[in-house]
Amino acid sequence: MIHDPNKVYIFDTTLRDGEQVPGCQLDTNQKVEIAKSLELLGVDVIEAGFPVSSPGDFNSVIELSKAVNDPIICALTRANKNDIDVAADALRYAKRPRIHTGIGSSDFHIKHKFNSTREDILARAVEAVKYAKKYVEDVEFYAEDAGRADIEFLAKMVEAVIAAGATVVNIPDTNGYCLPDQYGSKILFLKENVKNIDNAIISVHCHNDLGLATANSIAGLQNGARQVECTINGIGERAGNTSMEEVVMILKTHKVLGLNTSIDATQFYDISHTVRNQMNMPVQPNKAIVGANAFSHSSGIHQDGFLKNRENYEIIKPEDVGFPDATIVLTARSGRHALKHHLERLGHKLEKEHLDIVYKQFLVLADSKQGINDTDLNQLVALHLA
Ligand SMILES: CC(=O)SCCNC(=O)CCNC(=O)[C@H](O)C(C)(C)COP(=O)(O)OP(=O)(O)OC[C@H]1O[C@@H](n2cnc3c(N)ncnc32)[C@H](O)[C@@H]1OP(=O)(O)O
Ligand SMILES: CC(C)C(=O)C(=O)O
Repeated sequence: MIHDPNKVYIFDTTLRDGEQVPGCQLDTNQKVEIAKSLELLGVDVIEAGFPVSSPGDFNSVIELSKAVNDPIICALTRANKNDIDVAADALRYAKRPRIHTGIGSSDFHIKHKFNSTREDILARAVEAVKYAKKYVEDVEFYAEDAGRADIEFLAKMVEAVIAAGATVVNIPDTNGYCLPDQYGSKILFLKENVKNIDNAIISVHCHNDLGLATANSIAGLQNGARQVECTINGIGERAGNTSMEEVVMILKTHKVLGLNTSIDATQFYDISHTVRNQMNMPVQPNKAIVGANAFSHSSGIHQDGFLKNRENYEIIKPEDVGFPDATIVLTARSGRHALKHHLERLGHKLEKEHLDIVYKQFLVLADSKQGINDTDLNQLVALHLA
């Protein structure tokens, strides 16, 4: 395998981990529509579902496989033969199929989920990879709960599954437990201590239980991972997954990291809205990159600075992520510069002394309601001139 060492593969799991969110379930047509948008966006891998889980999910993986050409289509399984048989069947039309199999790697999961031993789990992991290899060349292995796993055992497991043929090794922080330096160190340890590690791509799959999913994913990439598993809008089990738009824009903004993706970021705004509409899953206004307020300036000092030079308060251009434009929202925290800007936009050019008077009246009004609109502004000017 020859890889550009600086390329980060984007593995989208909106249709698998994202779709696990209560209320976000999609039918096959909706999944195909989102998958086509993901293909246009430029993702490298689409995790299409967990085929053994239901007839609907099985069918969706079949239809996605037919509808999508470029990205790898990936299906999730547990480490057992039946799940793998069913996944391989669902992937039969995929141009580039991948089976994603795995098992718990932390002592907690080994004891309390599987009532088993490290030796047995290791054997099941290797067996699952070898079995999946009978169907497809591209097999990804996930070491569930790797964030809490003993690092020596994790390294042993990773080495064994690569020897068994895994092309990608996924090191999930399933419970969103790690701090960024802990997670980064884990990836570095594997990079430095697993002797066959260069035969596979290391993947990061982080959950957001402590709000660290994106930070942990970036730490993983800084320490040698080259695939990031993420979702549009950061949706996913419990507090969600790493948000694709955040990771991509961090890599674009911090060129010093020297990492690139094949994503067309100008499509983020549209695809974010497609996903929120199809899944009935609102996005909080302060969500980075795609939230309604991500490019909205609402306090006087910021608004003044922004009007003097956008870059005082804008590290990403809205058009770079397809956002319609930045906005200056008038509130009781706005100053004269912002008010003047909006009055001039409406055709009211006021001398300083008039502006000062209108500003005082504006503040009284703004203290009494949550937002000032164009009608309010026109009335303020009309009252002043009357
Ligand atoms: C880390 C992740 O796997 S994230 C993906 C999570 N997604 C999902 O769970 C959605 C799809 N899941 C489902 O539809 C169902 O849970 C199914 C079809 C997979 C299984 O359903 P059921 O057979 O009724 O089992 P149930 O879900 O209640 O329990 C899970 C079983 O799988 C076992 N299991 C869990 N993970 C794994 C694994 N990676 N490898 C092997 N076995 C596993 C559990 O130990 C348990 O087995 P047990 O019955 O011997 O105790
Ligand atoms: C299936 C795996 C990758 C997962 O979703 C997790 O560990 O969170």
